[in-house]
Amino acid sequence: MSGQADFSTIGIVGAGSFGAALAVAAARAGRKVLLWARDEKTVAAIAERREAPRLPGVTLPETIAATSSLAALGEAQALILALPTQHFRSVVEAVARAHPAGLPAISAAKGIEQASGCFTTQIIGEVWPAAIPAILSGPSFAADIGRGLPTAVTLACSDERLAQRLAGALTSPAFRIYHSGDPRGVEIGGAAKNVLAIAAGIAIGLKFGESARAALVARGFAELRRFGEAYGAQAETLMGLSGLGDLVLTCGSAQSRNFAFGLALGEGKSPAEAAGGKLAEGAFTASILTEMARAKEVETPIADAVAAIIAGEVGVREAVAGLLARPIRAEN
Ligand SMILES: NC(=O)C1=CN([C@@H]2O[C@H](COP(=O)(O)OP(=O)(O)OC[C@H]3O[C@@H](n4cnc5c(N)ncnc54)[C@H](O)[C@@H]3O)[C@@H](O)[C@H]2O)C=CC1
Ligand SMILES: O=C(CO)COP(=O)(O)O
Repeated sequence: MSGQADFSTIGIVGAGSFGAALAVAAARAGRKVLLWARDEKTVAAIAERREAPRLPGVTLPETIAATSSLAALGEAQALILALPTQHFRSVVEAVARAHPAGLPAISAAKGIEQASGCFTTQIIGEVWPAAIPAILSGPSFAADIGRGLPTAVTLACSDERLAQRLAGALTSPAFRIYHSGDPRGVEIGGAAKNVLAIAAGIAIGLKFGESARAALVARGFAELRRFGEAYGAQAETLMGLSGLGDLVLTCGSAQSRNFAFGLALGEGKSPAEAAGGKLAEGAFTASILTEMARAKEVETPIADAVAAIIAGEVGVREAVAGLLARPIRAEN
């Protein structure tokens, strides 16, 4: 299936901000790109204006063709799945029906499915057994990729040789893709950092200052590492781009939707107001991540506080007071 493929044609499922940015990156790497959008308006905007509505100001090269037909992705030698995690399963089920023979399928989503506790490569394995699951993650705002700013991410697959070939096919001078044989570690880094970025946003919204933000990054990373290791991640993966790297980016910038969501909570908005119609993946991952942490007796106090705030169980100030009242213990 992928043994001889040169990955000259890449299919991207999801034409939101990240799908569109990855389409541009793949086109810059010399690939022909088939970009699937679920609505015709997006397909028409790309065909007529060469612009994806969720990635304004970035011209999509002519080597990107938009389609609303999953069957039209048949020419692709690998797919990238750039979808919201909570809708990932239903879309991949439809992809699997259209392409029963399977392909390398690279998830670009950063979250854990609430209903099942599945990571996205597990979802691919369940609903599309003929596909080869892989994951792409790391510090990379869609807008930065679109503008051609230097960005580095990791592409992981349990067949690391395949990860290396896929990374090679998609890399271009400003979009550097490292490869890894630890997909679980890479996907845990991406999912967990979103929850922690909400906490950093809350601290800044409460005007706690930069020292508090740095403390949250460091103590948040300790949670991410404990959780990751309990769920099979390699420690060095979590120290890399899709763990520490993405945590630093997302906790440090209001360009992050997760951070911005937390900021609005810290400023006193309700969870519904704070979301503002934008996708903050951590808001959906927080509760399942803390449930999974408890199941393995892993302590995640920061993520617990985020989950409780989103569930409306505590106010932001009460949650922070709870964190500050925790007994001082050894750092590690
Ligand atoms: N935007 C960014 O800078 C980055 C995003 N990501 C990840 O990529 C994934 C997708 O995020 P974005 O493209 O940013 O989101 P977005 O909100 O810009 O777009 C989501 C896309 O998924 C599509 N979609 C397909 N089926 C859907 C369904 N049933 N319900 C809702 N939407 C459906 C929507 O039409 C839309 O095109 C997320 O997991 C996110 O964490 C990862 C790195 C960077
Ligand atoms: O994952 C991202 C950057 O690496 C994008 O972050 P947000 O989803 O918080 O905007």
